[in-house]
Amino acid sequence: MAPAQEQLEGEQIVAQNEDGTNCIERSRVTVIGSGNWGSVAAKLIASNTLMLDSFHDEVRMWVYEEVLPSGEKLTNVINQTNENVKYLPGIKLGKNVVADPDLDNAVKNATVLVFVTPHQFMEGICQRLVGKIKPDVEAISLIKGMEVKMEGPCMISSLISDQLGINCCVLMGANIANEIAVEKFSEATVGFRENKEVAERWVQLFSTPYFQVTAVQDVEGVELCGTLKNVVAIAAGLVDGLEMGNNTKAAIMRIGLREMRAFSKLMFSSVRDSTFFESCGVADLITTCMGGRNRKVAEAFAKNGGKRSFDELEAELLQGQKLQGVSTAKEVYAVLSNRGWLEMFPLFTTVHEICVGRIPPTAIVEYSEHKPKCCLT
Ligand SMILES: NC(=O)C1=CN([C@@H]2O[C@H](COP(=O)(O)OP(=O)(O)OC[C@H]3O[C@@H](n4cnc5c(N)ncnc54)[C@H](O)[C@@H]3O)[C@@H](O)[C@H]2O)C=CC1
Ligand SMILES: O=C(CO)COP(=O)(O)O
Repeated sequence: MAPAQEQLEGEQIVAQNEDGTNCIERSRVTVIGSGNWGSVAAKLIASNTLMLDSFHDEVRMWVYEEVLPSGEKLTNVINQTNENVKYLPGIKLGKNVVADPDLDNAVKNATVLVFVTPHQFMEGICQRLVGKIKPDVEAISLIKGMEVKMEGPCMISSLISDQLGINCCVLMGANIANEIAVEKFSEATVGFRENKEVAERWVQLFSTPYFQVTAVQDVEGVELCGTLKNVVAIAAGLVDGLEMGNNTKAAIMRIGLREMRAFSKLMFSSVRDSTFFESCGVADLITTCMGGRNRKVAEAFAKNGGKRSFDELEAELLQGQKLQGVSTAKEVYAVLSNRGWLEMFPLFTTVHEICVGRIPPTAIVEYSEHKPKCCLT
């Protein structure tokens, strides 16, 4: 870590104190998002900014404001108790985390932006940020998801880069937020495009003894791993709900991983096989299929025979937290359908068709040589 720190400080713009002496211009971090993972990300970063001379201590966290059943505003409660009582109850974020409900104010002094909201809100957030951020800001996306536009699919890091004109790395991994919140050991992967020094700076900002981060030069591969595993997690949850057992679930995960790799490489020929062996790849697939929210809601969907919608079950089981897998399955399906690839991706295709009620949950495990659409063939 020491060399990265030296490089970092060597690169800093020198500012002047009031008495005319030189000092290092410290970076200011704003986290855009304050859900389950957003709050944990703020906690991780806040523990590090206190120790790194090149960062201001304060970490600003933009909160999508809501009124709690007590009648209090979530932002006020976070600032009074130092806890996100709705999305991460029982965990102190660090006294240097400041919740801010005003997006413009939250970003106005930031030189470092960490994006971590459910992916469906990012287009609107980016539109609101145009012209509001400093031009030399560095950004990272922790968001697992993609958008599909008329001109084709767009990863969230590209949406951020294109709309705001800034560089954007990604951080993905086997990162169930509640486990990292209580400081259980985890790993994560930073994906970067060209600038290794910027990637090392992100590694430095996020790494703790219990959160080990490594960087790989494959931004699309890392982001697609994080995005696509949520579709496989829906399939794993369906298998759990159908009580099919561990062998079937392992088969679903293997087929899912194969489709993740094939889809990623068709989308971006630069995607590296080695990325699938990083935390963002096979490890995230395993943890999400074992213990994630997508798995949990899909299990309930299958147990109810597909009679209660994902939206209804999400609201009931997640209490305001958001699923990414159902909308990602729809987005992936749109890409596959537009390109005539549906038959090549039976698992991704089947997951979407189950989610929208076109076929029953049991279709995830129907196998037959005579049923070309089934995923277990
Ligand atoms: N929770 C986890 O364990 C992990 C989540 N992620 C990813 O992080 C991203 C963010 O997820 P979480 O922090 O877990 O969020 P979450 O699902 O816990 O919470 C939902 C968030 O969305 C906000 N929200 C609701 N309506 C909104 C609107 N109209 N505009 C903007 N924000 C709105 C809520 O205030 C809340 O902060 C997702 O892409 C997820 O896949 C990645 C790794 C782990
Ligand atoms: O991405 C995650 C773990 O790395 C969390 O997945 P879920 O959204 O399914 O909980």
